[in-house]
Amino acid sequence: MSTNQKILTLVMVRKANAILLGLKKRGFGEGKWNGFGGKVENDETVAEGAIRELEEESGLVAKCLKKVGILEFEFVGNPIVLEVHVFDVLQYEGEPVETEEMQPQWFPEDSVPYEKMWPDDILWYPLYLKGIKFKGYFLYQGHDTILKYTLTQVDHLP
Ligand SMILES: CNc1ncnc2c1ncn2[C@@H]1O[C@H](COP(=O)(O)OP(=O)(O)OP(=O)(O)O)[C@@H](O)[C@H]1O
Repeated sequence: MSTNQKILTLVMVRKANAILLGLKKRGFGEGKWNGFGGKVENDETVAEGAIRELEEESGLVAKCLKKVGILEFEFVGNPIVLEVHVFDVLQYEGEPVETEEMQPQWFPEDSVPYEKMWPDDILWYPLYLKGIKFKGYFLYQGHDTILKYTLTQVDHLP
């Protein structure tokens, strides 16, 4: 792993035609709706990091996770590459609670608040919602503009 690469998780929770998003109350992506997640620590696997962040940010305890995508993000003028591992939670325990970092809310799948989310989300959520695995790369200028991107369906993920 290059020292300029940061590994992050993004955990998606669904129930009958609804998706759980959290309004990020602080830090990176503040004010945006997103799945749950954050940086993977040195002493944990990516999946362990996903489970930990989901519980810290939503109160839910994931019992079964499946990796559904990998997204790479670069920001013009910043040498750090974010590698975001996206997981679908197939089984969980608990009810969503507001935490210091996130205010969770269920959204019907046909009214995802894309205008208040990262601009890449509207591009890959349709694949995710159809159950298609994906890989993507996005070059951002600031936090609102995607200068270029690639997005492909894949059969397998590492
Ligand atoms: C650029 N386009 C993007 N589109 C969609 N999602 C994005 C994203 N860029 C980052 N993300 C996600 O945003 C969270 C940040 O987490 P972030 O707050 O930095 O992590 P963590 O909780 O470890 O931080 P602190 O402990 O507060 O430092 C984390 O889920 C990460 O996957």
